[in-house]
Amino acid sequence: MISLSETLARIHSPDRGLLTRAQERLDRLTKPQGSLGRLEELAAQYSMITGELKPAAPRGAVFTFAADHGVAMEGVSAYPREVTRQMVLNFLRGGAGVNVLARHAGAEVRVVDIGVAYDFEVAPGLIHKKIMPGTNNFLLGPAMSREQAERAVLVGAELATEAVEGGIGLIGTGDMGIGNTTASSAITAVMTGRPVADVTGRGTGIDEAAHARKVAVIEQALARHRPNRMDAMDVLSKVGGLEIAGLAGLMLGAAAARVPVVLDGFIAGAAALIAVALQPRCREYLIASHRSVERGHQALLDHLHLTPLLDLDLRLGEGTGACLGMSLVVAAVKIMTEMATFGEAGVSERDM
Ligand SMILES: O=C(O)c1ccc[n+]([C@@H]2O[C@H](COP(=O)([O-])O)[C@@H](O)[C@H]2O)c1
Ligand SMILES: Cc1cc2nc[nH]c2cc1C
Repeated sequence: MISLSETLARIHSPDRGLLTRAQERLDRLTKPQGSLGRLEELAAQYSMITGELKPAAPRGAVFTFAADHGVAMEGVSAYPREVTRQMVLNFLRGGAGVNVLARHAGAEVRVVDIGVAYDFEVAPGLIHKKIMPGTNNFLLGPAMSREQAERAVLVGAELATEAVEGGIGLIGTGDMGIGNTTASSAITAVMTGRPVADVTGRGTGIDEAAHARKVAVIEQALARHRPNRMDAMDVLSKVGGLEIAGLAGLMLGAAAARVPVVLDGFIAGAAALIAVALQPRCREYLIASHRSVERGHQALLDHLHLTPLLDLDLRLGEGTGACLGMSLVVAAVKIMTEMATFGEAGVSERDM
């Protein structure tokens, strides 16, 4: 098992010269220059990350990390905590939104129990990596210990490494955890320095009174624990979540293996804030699939200097937006490798 510091050290800045070389190839294809817009940008980013100018279309996997949250006891979600485990079973049966969109995108779904408050006995297909049965209520004490947070990050990093060794060339992030928008807002407030009320939304659809409670719970927790924004592991352990930790590790492991990561929505974004704080070079491996409805998502995307591909008013999570983003990445790679050049097709190039 490799350590976190080794994983961080293995992440290198991709060679930006490859962006230019990929763009030169894209400019020779039978289209007015730049006319495929962000698909061209995506294709060039894929080349830069992987180091390949004629890449094969990658096999994709979306990792849906599931965990429970002690803070859900404070009435900050519209749904009860048992939905986390019920949805895990739904993922395993193939009936959830993420399963449908993953099939549509030609990607696999890998479901990881990193901290659900339930012992899954017979659950074929489930990856058992439980660190603890849900975090502690962070209104009262830290969500988890620093050691537990680090272990959860390593779980994600190892899953990414194994996936790449098994032939996966594109990784998507997914999450399931009742209460996890509360943890994500807390992380976003600390890491971006924005007021809690500006980065806290309605999650699964809470009413105004519950929203006011959610903001107050986060404000009290931050005042009590004083997480240090210069120490991402401190923030993650005090007000984070196990799935958020696993996702941060997944991003780091993928970056270390030179594989792009397609981020889902707000929870993935909070995990990206942690991953990028741990290793800033990780940012160049991230692709934001969509802009979530969740308040605070834009602020964290701005902080990360990421522009989402889609804006579809999604707020489901699970990896649904990531699947749509992954299908766009595969489309971009196919454009770069399957389209004819002006020379091959005998089409006249521009006059001036
Ligand atoms: O991905 C998003 O942007 C997103 C926005 C709002 C809610 N969610 C999902 O809804 C759950 C968390 O909502 P809540 O209200 O329980 O904090 C969790 O399972 C997330 O996957 C996801
Ligand atoms: C049904 C349901 C499905 C979800 N998927 C992700 N978060 C969710 C929350 C609920 C409530």
